[in-house]
Amino acid sequence: YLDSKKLRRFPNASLLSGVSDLSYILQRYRGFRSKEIHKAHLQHPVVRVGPNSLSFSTPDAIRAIYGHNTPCIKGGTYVTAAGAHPSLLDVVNKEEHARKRRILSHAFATRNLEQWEFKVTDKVQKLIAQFDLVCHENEGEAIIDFRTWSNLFTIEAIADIALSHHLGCLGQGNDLVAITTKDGREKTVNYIDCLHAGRRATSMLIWSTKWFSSLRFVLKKLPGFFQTQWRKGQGFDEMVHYLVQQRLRRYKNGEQLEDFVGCLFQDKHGDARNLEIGEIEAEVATLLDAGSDTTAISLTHAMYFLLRTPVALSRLREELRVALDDSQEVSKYAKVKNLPYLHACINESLRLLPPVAFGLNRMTPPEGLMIDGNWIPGNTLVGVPAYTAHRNPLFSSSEQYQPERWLKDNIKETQGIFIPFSTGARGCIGRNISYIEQTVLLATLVQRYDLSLADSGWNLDHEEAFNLWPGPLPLKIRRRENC
Ligand code: HEM
Repeated sequence: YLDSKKLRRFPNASLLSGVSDLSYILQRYRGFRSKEIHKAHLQHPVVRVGPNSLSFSTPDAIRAIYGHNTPCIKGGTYVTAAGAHPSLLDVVNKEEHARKRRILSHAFATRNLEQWEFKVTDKVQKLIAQFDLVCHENEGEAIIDFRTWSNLFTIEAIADIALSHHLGCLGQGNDLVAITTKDGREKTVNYIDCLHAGRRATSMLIWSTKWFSSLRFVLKKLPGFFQTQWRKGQGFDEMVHYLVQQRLRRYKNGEQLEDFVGCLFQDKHGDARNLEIGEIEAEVATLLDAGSDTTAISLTHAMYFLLRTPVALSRLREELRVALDDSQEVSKYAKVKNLPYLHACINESLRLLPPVAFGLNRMTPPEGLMIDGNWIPGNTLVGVPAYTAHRNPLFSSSEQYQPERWLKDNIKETQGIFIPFSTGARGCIGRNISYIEQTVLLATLVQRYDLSLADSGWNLDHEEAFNLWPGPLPLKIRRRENC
């Protein structure tokens, strides 16, 4: 009955939304939270998703909440998640964020990006070597799980781009990484499994921002699901610590390596930055997480939609046939970076199933803010789910996979509501790297193999933690003639 902010005027997304964050937690347990919230948005432009939390859906709301001049700051889950050393992704303070972003922006600057291409090419080569091998061992045609292989590809790529480290996962065909722990023990860590385990457990409880720390404290001590997941998750932190130590050793030995972490050690004049090791580890953890998981998801979705839409696949193949040279084993980025249909296919799957689908929460300024014609009091959590923004009526037949829509002249109208990488000052810094990985890999695979779903009626399962994780995607692959 206490509703000093008058949020009761907005309809609840579910029965409990007005009184408890439990509703958000229950939606997380059911698997695909953003889809449930979207159902509520089909009736209402603004819905209440928690006692102090509103979900918006319109282009005006995107501008007000995430735009370059927004007075909103990251709130809710970010504040709860940020430890002693928040990373670029979860830091809340605007000045602190600007300082961190300046440090990394040189490495991510568009003009420097193509210097990472050779690292991507190397990983594509390793992936196709494995695909060729399984085809060869299976009389020409093999079944592979593309979800797993695309993730092995992205973890290898980001470990090299960020730290000049060769994980060897593509060669092994699994995500095992050998490390030495702080106390000198040799062990192996499952990169993807450990990352997902930690994120899975945290994403189930973090919506209860008030109770999260106490719940975590208790559940870590009790044998059961949460304890197991968080223990596994620790493996990821141990791996990050080990990889940073390895990279630091090479830096101290005077090796000149071109990678992202180099920017954290010294500035462009070669002067040491002397950042605390905790801050370096936090940035590396974010790069190894955000820089691998999302791109693997996007690749899986792009492949899934292409194989379910044979007309799109043939049109893409024709575009590649004209643009590419058959003698190149791995497509050159210069040849694929401006291919309109290839980009349209990627963007269309990012639209339908954005890897980060939920409303990224922001806190309104203490004095309050006008959002989409509604006065919202200060310190209220607000967000726009990409899943809903991407189903705006400006996208006609929005549930259909239609890459052609991205080739039309009126595409500018929809630019403001296409937010897979978010937007504004807190938008994704790795977007262009991700496009390099995605365009080069997809072009190479479509050019080199005949690809089809192993089961033509296959439906991808999803689990939405922070990212929207797809389940397995079994594909039939066969080398194409002359490739
Ligand atoms: C398809 C691929 C990707 C998608 C869909 C994606 C999506 C996003 C989104 C939605 C955000 C905003 C997060 C928030 O506000 O909480 C973000 C931020 C970020 N992303 Fe990505 N991302 C992708 C690839 C990458 C890659 C490849 C990297 C690193 C190499 C990366 C690094 C980051 C970082 C460091 C931030 C925080 C930026 C800041 O706050 O200044 N991302 N990304």
